[in-house]
Amino acid sequence: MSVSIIADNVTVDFPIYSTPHRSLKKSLLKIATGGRISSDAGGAVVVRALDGISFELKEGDRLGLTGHNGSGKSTLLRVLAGVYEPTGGSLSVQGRIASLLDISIGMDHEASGLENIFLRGILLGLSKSDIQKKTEEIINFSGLGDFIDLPVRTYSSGMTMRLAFSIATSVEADILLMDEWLSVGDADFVKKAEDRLKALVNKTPILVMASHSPEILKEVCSRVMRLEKGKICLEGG
Ligand SMILES: Nc1ncnc2c1ncn2[C@@H]1O[C@H](COP(=O)(O)OP(=O)(O)OP(=O)(O)O)[C@@H](O)[C@H]1O
Repeated sequence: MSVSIIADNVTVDFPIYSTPHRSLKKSLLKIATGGRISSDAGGAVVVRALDGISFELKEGDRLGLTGHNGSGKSTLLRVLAGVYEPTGGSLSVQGRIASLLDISIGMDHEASGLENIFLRGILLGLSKSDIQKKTEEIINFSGLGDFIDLPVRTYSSGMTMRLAFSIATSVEADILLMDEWLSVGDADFVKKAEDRLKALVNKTPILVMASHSPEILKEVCSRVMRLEKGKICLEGG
């Protein structure tokens, strides 16, 4: 089966409970960023984070998402990752997804680095034998040495990110989702992480990446979509 994403009129509404709509309304006029705030039939406040998004991606496509804070980039990535269901429209995703969104979520800080490789591996959909095959390479890449047997709570934040990055980028997939180009660790690690990420991106058939950097979008993406208040406001190659 070929790898593809077809989004047809995808809409995502977040109902916000226990918010006084009346008092909100007055301040809304001043809002320059974020999704559109309205109310549903019952009068509850609703944020429309995505509003009728349609596009198609096939093998070889590298889509960059850009737009102001709150324009809907992360929501779109999360919909593609299956974290959110569209509340309107339809989405068809063919292919295995690797999500580099929130790479350290799910890390157990009481467990050792090694145990976390297994835990995260399982969460990323790998089998036990797949994880075993990758473990040594992940440990070597992370550069954590003997720390790999200590609990993650004893790591510095940079060490934790090294481990999370090494695990997340060890997964091969058909579709790669990224919220900003990942850059982690100290100067030495940043360089080798950059090379690893580029290699992963190059071998993955479809990339969808959000970024605020025009330089990165130009370098990495073949197509850029600008979002504004949850809608596509500009598209270009
Ligand atoms: N869980 C949520 N509950 C309610 N509203 C949400 C939720 N997540 C996002 N939103 C709203 O959806 C809109 C789009 O948010 P989103 O995080 O997708 O923007 P973004 O383009 O990724 O922004 P940024 O550049 O700041 O990361 C915003 O108005 C935000 O307030």
